[in-house]
Amino acid sequence: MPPESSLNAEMSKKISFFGLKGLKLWVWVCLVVGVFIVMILCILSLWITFRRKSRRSSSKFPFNQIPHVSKDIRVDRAGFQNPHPESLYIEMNDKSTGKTMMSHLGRTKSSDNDTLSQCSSVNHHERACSSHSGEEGGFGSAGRQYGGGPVTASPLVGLPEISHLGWGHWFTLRDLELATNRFAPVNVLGEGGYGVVYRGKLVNGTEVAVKKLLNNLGQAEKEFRVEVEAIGHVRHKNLVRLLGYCIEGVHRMLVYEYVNSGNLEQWLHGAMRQHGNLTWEARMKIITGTAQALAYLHEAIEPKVVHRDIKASNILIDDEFNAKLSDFGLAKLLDSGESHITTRVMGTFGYVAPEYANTGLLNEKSDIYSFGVLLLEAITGRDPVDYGRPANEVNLVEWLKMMVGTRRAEEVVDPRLEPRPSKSALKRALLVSLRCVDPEAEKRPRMSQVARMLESDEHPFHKERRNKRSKTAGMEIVETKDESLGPSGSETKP
Ligand SMILES: Nc1ncnc2c1ncn2[C@@H]1O[C@H](COP(=O)(O)OP(=O)(O)OP(=O)(O)O)[C@@H](O)[C@H]1O
Repeated sequence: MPPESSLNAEMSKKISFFGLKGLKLWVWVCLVVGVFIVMILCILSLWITFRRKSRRSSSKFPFNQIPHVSKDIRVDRAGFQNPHPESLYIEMNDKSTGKTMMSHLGRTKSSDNDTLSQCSSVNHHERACSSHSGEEGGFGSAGRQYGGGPVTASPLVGLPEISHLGWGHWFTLRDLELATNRFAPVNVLGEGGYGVVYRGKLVNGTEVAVKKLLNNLGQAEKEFRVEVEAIGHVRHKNLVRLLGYCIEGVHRMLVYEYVNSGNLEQWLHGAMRQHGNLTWEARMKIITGTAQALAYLHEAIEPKVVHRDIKASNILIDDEFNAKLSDFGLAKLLDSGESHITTRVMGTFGYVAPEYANTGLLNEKSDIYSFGVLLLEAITGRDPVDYGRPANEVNLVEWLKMMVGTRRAEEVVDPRLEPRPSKSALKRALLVSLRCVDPEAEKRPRMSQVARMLESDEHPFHKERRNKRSKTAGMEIVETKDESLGPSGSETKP
């Protein structure tokens, strides 16, 4: 018999298997091959699904798991060169004219009716934001009163890549090179301790400020994390908004909303003075906005955020003289009631609270001290420390105490201020600032109290019960029992 016909005969034999009787051998072979193929396909599809899932979850790392990429961050100075100087962003450098600026100077637009947008903290990593008009639990009036401004259209609309941190926007280096014209020197807004800040425009037309962090022994990485943790998830009309970030190779960048009218330091002592003097109303609007931002950071979110570097150059100003607190690179996140002892005191000379400078004890009271110095700076137009002045005037706080103590309070007002503030407005501002710079940290008021005192049109203490009077160094101190002023509630009468 030829081999083919013997094979055919074999294949046609009927075989019983697994209780199935009478199936020919070739049918069995087909069945086995079919089952085998189906199994392979199932395994393959399971593997593909698993890979997709694990890729998705690994890209959603929380903040504390931002990948540790090399700490050796070198700044690509070559990227700073602009190969096409003729193609600079003309519209970006088109600063508001002096005339436009001046027209805003006296404005005191009230923000009282703003819809409040409150970001309540869920935990360290998730701060949920919601828009509301009144009620919310947890932090009482501070949260409501000092909540954020109206929710506006997202500046990120029309951009391709969403954040891998579950917040903000993950920009590529290319996006930011395009936005800043390859980090052109003409777009440099300024240089701080941790990096260079560039002005830029995203593809969707949103103006941004891009902070390119420098490599200073891992500090860039640290600053990057701290800023992202401190303000990545929070929203307040007086906090500069962090829109996103770029982590690419050795590059670390932070992308903020662009704030278009410089900072308080430039208005009081620097380049913005050419646009005119800030009026008293503009100064108080900026200061009150800063107080509201701090009240929010200290009292409305959990963990609270201690900024640690409150100073005039970190108060950005928009064209309506709204303050936008910025630069959270030194910020510290603390649980409520928690203080922190640090061995390295950070901050800026002249603004640092004495107990923090002397012992390293850090809590929100150190921000309140720095805020007091800032307020004195706005009232007097003087630097916190100015070696160009006579010895007894070098330190602003000491000089001011001396002036108030010798009943010369009205002489401390910035001589460039025209018109001068009313007596009661000056008195209120001086009183608030002196309470904030109280050498005893626990006597300083809370930021929500400070904001309320600055906001009130009437003298804040008229309605208070006065029960004790004493005279100190030419100033009449009236101690009060007003709970809202805290245990140290006291009025200073210049
Ligand atoms: N979002 C922004 N919009 C507009 N300008 C900004 C923005 N962020 C920062 N700037 C400007 O960039 C410059 C550098 O800011 P940065 O916060 O890095 O440093 P600094 O506050 O000047 O110094 P330091 O490192 O001592 O805090 C400042 O002039 C600041 O006004």
